[in-house]
Amino acid sequence: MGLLQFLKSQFLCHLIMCYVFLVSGLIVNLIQICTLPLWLVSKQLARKINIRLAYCIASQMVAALEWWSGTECTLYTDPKSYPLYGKENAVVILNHSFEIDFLCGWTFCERFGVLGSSKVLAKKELAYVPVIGWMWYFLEIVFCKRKWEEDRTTVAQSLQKLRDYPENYWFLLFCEGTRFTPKKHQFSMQVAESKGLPKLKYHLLPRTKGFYVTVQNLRGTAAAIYDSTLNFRNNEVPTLLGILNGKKYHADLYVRRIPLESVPEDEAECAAWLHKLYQEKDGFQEQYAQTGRFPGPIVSPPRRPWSLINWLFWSCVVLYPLGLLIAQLLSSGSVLTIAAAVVVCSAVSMGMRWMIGQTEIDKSSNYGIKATALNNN
Ligand SMILES: CCCCC/C=C\C/C=C\CCCCCCCC(=O)SCCNC(=O)CCNC(=O)[C@H](O)C(C)(C)COP(=O)(O)OP(=O)(O)OC[C@H]1O[C@@H](n2cnc3c(N)ncnc32)[C@H](O)[C@@H]1OP(=O)(O)O
Ligand SMILES: CCCCCCCCCCCCCCCCCC(=O)OC[C@@H](O)COP(=O)(O)O
Repeated sequence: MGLLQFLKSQFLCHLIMCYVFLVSGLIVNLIQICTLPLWLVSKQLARKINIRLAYCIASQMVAALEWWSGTECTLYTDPKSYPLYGKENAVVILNHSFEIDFLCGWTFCERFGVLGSSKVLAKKELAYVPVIGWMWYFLEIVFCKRKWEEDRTTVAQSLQKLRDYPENYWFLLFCEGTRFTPKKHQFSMQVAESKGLPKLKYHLLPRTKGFYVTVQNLRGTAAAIYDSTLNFRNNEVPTLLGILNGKKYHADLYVRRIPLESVPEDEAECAAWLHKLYQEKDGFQEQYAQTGRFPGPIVSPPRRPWSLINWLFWSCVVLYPLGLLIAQLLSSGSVLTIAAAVVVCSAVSMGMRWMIGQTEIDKSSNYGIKATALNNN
């Protein structure tokens, strides 16, 4: 292990990274609150400012993936579709099997210049996660309770608000609704069987209602569906803690651009269309398992320096006062103050560990497991 790799695995480094993320994130959240009055005066300007503020937070995690861990992201796609990426609104459909799939998604958003404005249909619980969840409120992220009786109106209303969004965005939908586990897969395939649908090997049965409502409400606003299938080389099991430890992964993403007009307008036909799409996605994963490749040519966008520059900027902003504080603390010689500082540090690191836990599949909800289908958590 080289010196740099050794440093990357040190808890102190992780503590510093988490401190930078948390403090800069809370500063950004505070600035976001200050933009509230602006929404009344100029909604579009407030949105544009919040896109940039969101970039300040999200791109720190992207920088950790791209620059700290050095993870490589390869894109398989049609070269004719490539020039359109980032230049239009799109609904992205992604498989939900990896703890850092959202982060790989963000990396591609960053490379195509839509990171600040990217959106998702997210479970409501994530709205309460400090920094990221609070930032999403100002980005007009669409939240759902995964209870259709309640979601049918709230999700449609939130989507309608995105129709006049001032910048291009990608709207991410994990149609499986929850992360893949063998147990959830087993239950989901029982549902597939009961509906007479073909079994899927690598995906859960997609939930079609969120997709239908998204397509209906973004018709005329989003130009295309980006059907995206993600996997990692050598059966890697990537985690956020792995990224913090500087572990390098190799992500492969296959994206097909499908014009939105080709999605049927009728609800039942739209559902059947999505089920067929997932059968095709399963085929792509099978091909990847057999050959280590997705179909089509590789057209990889390079990583950009902006996420790193943003990260260095915020590190300077928040580490300088911390340095002064530590120096003052040590020179004060007060055992009580030093003990209080240690308690605060421990509380913060436990809080950060809880946040990282939100990404861990071991801590995944019970959603999609039949016996608890009515009780998501
Ligand atoms: C590559 C580029 C990437 C670009 C990235 C761009 C942007 C990035 C932005 C942000 C990144 C951050 C990411 C954060 C991640 C957070 C993601 C989440 O939170 S995922 C969870 C929330 N989202 C969803 O659930 C979306 C999918 N779900 C739906 O669409 C649902 O329909 C719903 C709208 C949520 C409603 O759900 P509910 O459970 O109430 O109802 P349903 O009617 O859907 O469910 C019953 C229905 O499903 C059938 N079914 C299938 N399997 C099961 C099962 N295992 N158990 C029970 N039922 C199951 C069932 O038969 C019913 O079928 P039917 O509809 O025919 O009646
Ligand atoms: C600069 C780097 C510093 C690193 C510090 C790390 C900070 C921690 C960041 C916390 C990130 C919180 C974002 C949560 C995104 C989680 C996405 C996700 O995968 O959600 C799961 C849901 O889809 C489904 O839930 P389940 O039903 O599977 O349950």
